[in-house]
Amino acid sequence: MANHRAQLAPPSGRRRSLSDPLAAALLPPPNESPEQRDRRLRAEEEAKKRSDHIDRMIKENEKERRRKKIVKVLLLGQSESGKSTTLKQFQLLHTPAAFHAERIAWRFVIYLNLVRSIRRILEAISPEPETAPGLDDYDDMDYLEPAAIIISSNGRPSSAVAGASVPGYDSYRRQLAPLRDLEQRLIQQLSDPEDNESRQAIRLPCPPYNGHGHSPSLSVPSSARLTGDAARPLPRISIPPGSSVSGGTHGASSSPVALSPGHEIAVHSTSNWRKAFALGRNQSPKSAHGGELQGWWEDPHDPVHVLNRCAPVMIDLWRDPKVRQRLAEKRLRLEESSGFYLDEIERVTAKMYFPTDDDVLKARLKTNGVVEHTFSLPKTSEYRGVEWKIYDVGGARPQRQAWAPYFDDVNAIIFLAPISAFDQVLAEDPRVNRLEDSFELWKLVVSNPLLSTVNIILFLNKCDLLKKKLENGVRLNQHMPSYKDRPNDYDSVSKYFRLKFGAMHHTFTPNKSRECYIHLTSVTDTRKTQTIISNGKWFRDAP
Ligand SMILES: Nc1nc2c(ncn2[C@@H]2O[C@H](COP(=O)(O)OP(=O)(O)OP(=O)(O)O)[C@@H](O)[C@H]2O)c(=O)[nH]1
Ligand SMILES: [Mg+2]
Repeated sequence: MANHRAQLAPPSGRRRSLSDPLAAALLPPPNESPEQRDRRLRAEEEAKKRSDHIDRMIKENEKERRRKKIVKVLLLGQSESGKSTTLKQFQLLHTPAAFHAERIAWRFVIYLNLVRSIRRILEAISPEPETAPGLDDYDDMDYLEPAAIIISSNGRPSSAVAGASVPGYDSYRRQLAPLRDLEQRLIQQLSDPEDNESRQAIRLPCPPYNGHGHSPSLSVPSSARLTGDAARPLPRISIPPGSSVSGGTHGASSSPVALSPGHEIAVHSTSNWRKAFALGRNQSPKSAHGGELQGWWEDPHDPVHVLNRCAPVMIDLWRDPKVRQRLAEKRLRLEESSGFYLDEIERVTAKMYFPTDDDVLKARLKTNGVVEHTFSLPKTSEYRGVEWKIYDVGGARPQRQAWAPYFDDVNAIIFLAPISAFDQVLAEDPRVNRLEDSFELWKLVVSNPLLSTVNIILFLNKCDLLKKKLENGVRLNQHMPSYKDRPNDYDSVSKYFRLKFGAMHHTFTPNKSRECYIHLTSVTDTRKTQTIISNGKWFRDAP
């Protein structure tokens, strides 16, 4: 650029070759007067000044571009390992205003989580045989709430244990019947929010997955490897379809939940979904005019009214010792999935309920595809100027084929292994133990040659649940015989997992000098997680 401009404004008097047509065109006119010559020289000087200024700006921009690093972080791990929750922690830490502005958008997701937990309890206490499926029925059951499937000591999913009806079942079922319709409405609203793009909500068939008991390989398809972003699938968020309700057992409905199992409801990108609900689907006249907080509680059709009316019965159901006993017999631990809100029914179903940060962190919405989140660190940060791109992927098996296209263009991977899940099986394949699946995935990631120079950070997650589980007497060696007769306390077990995952990295990494940063985490714990995120050495060292 600089050379080209200098040619356009040459110092006068320099000899030029007349064979060069450009030089010939720039020659002063043959009978130029002294005034014309002065004007021409002044114009040439001005042009050179402008040209030099542009050159300086180009150089500055180039310097700035080089200074401004883009760090790409990929969140990996099986479904329900805590990837989206970790992304939420990044958002809360670095873009708190945006996170807070979006909190209201999570209201319907939280309602749906609560309603589904109630439905799972009703199914568990029901005497009907279809609520106690056998192992063979699991082939097509990716719609089950995943963490609900616990392996009992006889090796069968515990929810397969049948039982007689719990006293009061009929009354609970009758009084909570409005929640069935509400569940359908919530799913319909979440999959069809009132904004243009989300109107395109579509029903996606699950991509084929043909393996039982084996993880698919994480190789990059050749088409994807070549083309970078263009080969990446569109980001989507999916709402796991309902089980018996969505299977259509409660009559025909135009709702998208009336899908056969194995199909997912998807809406375009998180931002559209959040935007649609942040605006409020049911605004009261007051909010529409005054720009005040939406007064959804004034809208008689808002879901909060059904929930509010059913709240006392929901509380009774959850507190009923007979119900708790049945859940224990079936080893259904709702607190390990979306059951968190069961302890908060009164607050969550209040008419003016506004989700807290914690509620949003614990809200469960399955990710389908890959969601990208970009943020720059604040000017005061020592990492100012660094732009972070975090990719949150769907972790269920049919989703994993979407990971590989991101491998050749990433700086760091945060891999989440939920170590509390040693007695659980995958929702998408109940023949596979969740911990085994995490080991398998970890091995595939750390051994992948495309990732050999990528920083690897391992979050051994759900330590809070692990602690509780061990304290409740669940023994690791019953599910993982290699643990032998080591002590079954939290310190020993967590240390064992740390060593085991660390040793696997050491054995399988193609880059023996790579350091692997391992953290024991509970990513729903904001204080601890944010300390790890901001102090992590891996964060400073990101290439
Ligand atoms: N108690 C507890 N719950 C957690 C922890 N990490 C995640 N969860 C909860 O587990 C559920 C699943 O977490 P997500 O972050 O949605 O899981 P994910 O890995 O994104 O799952 P997919 O999107 O299906 O791949 C959510 O309800 C979280 O609140 C944890 O450390 N402790
Ligand atoms: Mg997710």
